[in-house]
Amino acid sequence: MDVATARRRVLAFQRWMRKHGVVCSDALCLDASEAGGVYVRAVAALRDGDVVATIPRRACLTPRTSGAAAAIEAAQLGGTLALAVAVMYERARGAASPWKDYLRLIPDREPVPLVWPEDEAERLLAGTELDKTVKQDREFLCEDWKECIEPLISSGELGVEPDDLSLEKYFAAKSLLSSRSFRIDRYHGSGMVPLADLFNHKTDGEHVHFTKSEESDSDEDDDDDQSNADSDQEEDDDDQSNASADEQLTVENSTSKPSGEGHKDEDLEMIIVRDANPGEEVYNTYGTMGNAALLHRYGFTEPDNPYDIVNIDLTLVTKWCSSKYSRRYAKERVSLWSKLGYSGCAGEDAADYFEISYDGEPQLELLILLYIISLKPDAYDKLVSAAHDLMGDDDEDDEQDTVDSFVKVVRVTRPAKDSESNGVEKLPDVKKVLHSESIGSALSALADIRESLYGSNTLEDDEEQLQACSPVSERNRYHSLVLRVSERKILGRLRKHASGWSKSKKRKHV
Ligand SMILES: C[S@@+](CC[C@H](N)C(=O)[O-])C[C@H]1O[C@@H](n2cnc3c(N)ncnc32)[C@H](O)[C@@H]1O
Repeated sequence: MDVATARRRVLAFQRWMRKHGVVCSDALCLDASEAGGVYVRAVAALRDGDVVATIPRRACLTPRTSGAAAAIEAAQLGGTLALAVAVMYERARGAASPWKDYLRLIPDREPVPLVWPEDEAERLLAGTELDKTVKQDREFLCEDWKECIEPLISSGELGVEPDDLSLEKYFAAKSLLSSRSFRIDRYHGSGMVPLADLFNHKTDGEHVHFTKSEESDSDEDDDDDQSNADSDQEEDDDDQSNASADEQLTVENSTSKPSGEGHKDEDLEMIIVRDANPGEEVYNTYGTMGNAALLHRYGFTEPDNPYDIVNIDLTLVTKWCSSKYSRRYAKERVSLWSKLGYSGCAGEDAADYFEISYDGEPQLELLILLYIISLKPDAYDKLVSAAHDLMGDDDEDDEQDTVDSFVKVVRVTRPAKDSESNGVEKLPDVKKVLHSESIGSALSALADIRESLYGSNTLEDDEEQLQACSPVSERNRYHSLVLRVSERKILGRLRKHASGWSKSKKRKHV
């Protein structure tokens, strides 16, 4: 959309807001950016606590308020699948839709990898944290579409053309939901909240929060809200409102009764939480997310995002260990680690993985696994014999629990260095034991294997390409390069840490 068209549409949307009781403060200006999107700017000073927008629930596009409500209910659709049908239906109604000026203002789809050409997504995301995820999304959503939307098309109940509910349009609707929908309340579920979804995101720098009106005060029904979303693979996770503080963003509905009798229709509100000066863009936050999550759900990334991480799969560790020792060796060591109560993070497909933080710090459980892998046979045998007495809870989430249990492992496996292991009680002591030369070189090897998944381009190649890439005209390529570069830099920091451990040991020996 060019800037002039976007500005015309903003004007039409402002008339629409007045007609539907949506109030936007005079201190805010809705404008079109050169990149084609809409954003919100302050034209007067905004101060903490100012209410800058009120939006009646009835103005939100939800499965309940849409003209498709009866068909959605008859088909027993729930969660974001129901909302996707509502959005596709209202889009198909064109000028006859009560939301036409809102739907004309927002894009048909957000540029998330789900809607990129399949071969492009595969190429650009190869090796990144999104590589498998996006393929899985496509599969799950195709299944959902076949199971729930094809029958709706065949029934003809909605009175729209089959193409209006096509798989492509379903993906497009899902991209809007993942980047723009908010959790409203138990009755409405998730919905599109006009005006609230025009604020762009800034990590740790937001000015507004989406929140409930002051008159609303009973949230108790909201806890078990997933109830009718089972058919939807992504559940209600999709909401933009998952963003910052859930308690602020989950908007109350007093009852689960249908609209009308007994249902309160308090306005939703946008409240200033950080002062903004005239001329400044007014930002919301979609949450504290790394670049993979931002690109996945919102179609953009941020350079130097401190919430970035890289994961190393347990299968990758097993593969490396099998090639260095043997498959049997790897199987035994990993299963002892697991028997002692350790685990990584559980992936969507239940496979374990380990996080490497932005500054290259590996997850403690990975270091412990590498410690067990690098044990000499006699120490390993002692640990096997003592394993029964050392077994911890499977759900040792607390870092101190993990430290405490590892201290016991150290006592069994390093009795000769008893004086040293006696002093091992806190995380820094444990790290001293874990930051050994053998664990360091194992981590470097793992970083190399993880890095090889990106293909033959080096980090420097990627950085050069990123420099020359336009975030506007080559948007998909640009953001996938930011993601690759940030992941590879984390792997670089991991390697740097690991090689430091070897050096300090060597220096000691000299
Ligand atoms: C809730 S909408 C925000 C309003 C949007 N700019 C519009 O034109 O309607 C979310 C979408 O805006 C874009 N967006 C939001 N914050 C951004 C940022 N910091 N950088 C780049 N794009 C951003 C992304 O396309 C995202 O999916």
